[in-house]
Amino acid sequence: MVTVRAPATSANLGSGFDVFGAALSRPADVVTVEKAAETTIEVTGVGAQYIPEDPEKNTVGAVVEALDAPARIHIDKGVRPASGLGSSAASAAGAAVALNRLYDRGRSRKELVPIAAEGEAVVSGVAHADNVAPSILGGFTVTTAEGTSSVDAAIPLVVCLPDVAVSTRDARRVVPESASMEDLVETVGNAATLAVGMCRSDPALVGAGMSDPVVTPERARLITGYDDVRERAFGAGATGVTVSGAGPAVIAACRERDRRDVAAAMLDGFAGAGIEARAYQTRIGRGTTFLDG
Ligand SMILES: Nc1ncnc2c1ncn2[C@@H]1O[C@H](COP(=O)(O)OP(=O)(O)O)[C@@H](O)[C@H]1O
Ligand SMILES: N[C@@H](CCOP(=O)(O)O)C(=O)O
Repeated sequence: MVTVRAPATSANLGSGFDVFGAALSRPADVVTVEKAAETTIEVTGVGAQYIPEDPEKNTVGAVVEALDAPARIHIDKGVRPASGLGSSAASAAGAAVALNRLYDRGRSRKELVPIAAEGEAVVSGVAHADNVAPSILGGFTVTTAEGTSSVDAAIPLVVCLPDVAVSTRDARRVVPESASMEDLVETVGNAATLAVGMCRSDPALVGAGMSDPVVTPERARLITGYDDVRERAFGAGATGVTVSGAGPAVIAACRERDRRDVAAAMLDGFAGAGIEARAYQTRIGRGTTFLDG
């Protein structure tokens, strides 16, 4: 039996649509796998009632197929589904790392990224790897068709998750099909600023690069209260605020000393819109870890 802790992640970070990702120190899924003749999946924890246990429909089923590793699988969800915090990816990432060890498949962590991404295709229609990469590797990740680069970064974060669901599949439908040269230049500048900020563990630079003029404004419209949450977070000291993944979670970068105030301000913003929310005071963290030695 192998048990792992697979972290939530935040993809895009504004300027890095389908490319940037960050592992969060909390929350996380816990995935346990045991060899079996046929694959069975049991799901418990946050939002378990909304998650299919049929291997054809659960993200971990595609991972089992890709690694040819049938197993009895238990997923204890700490990451709520349809959150924008890489919930479906956390389970797939955890399953990939755990099954690789259980069956001694010998794949490197980087080789497991595209395998876990197959699970994302099951739920969102696209095998985007910007969530599974940080959930497997940890840190800040840059994922392209050529592979993933990662760097550890010490950046305090707040993610505020309103009590509404947005499916990634639906939120991908509002992404514009094209962008102007002006928007391209702005996005490249922001993305480069953010990447330098990650390499220097500088919350001011990371925050300055956390916006984009193309995708985020469209996604923000799907999140009631977004503008107020953003404004209040900046008022409390956030250095940058954007939609986490496809939403509805909103993510803020900040300095350690401001994190508690930023979390309270974001909760106030959602409360002002009549929406209950939960704030996680978190930071960029490690990738999937083994819990059983
Ligand atoms: N292991 C899993 N964990 C979470 N969601 C899953 C899993 N397997 C399938 N799903 C489905 O994926 C959808 C949530 O994924 P998605 O919309 O990408 O949200 P998130 O941003 O939280 O990953 C839900 O419809 C859920 O039922
Ligand atoms: N790049 C994807 C990321 C989706 O992240 P999720 O946490 O909402 O699943 C996108 O923006 O569609």
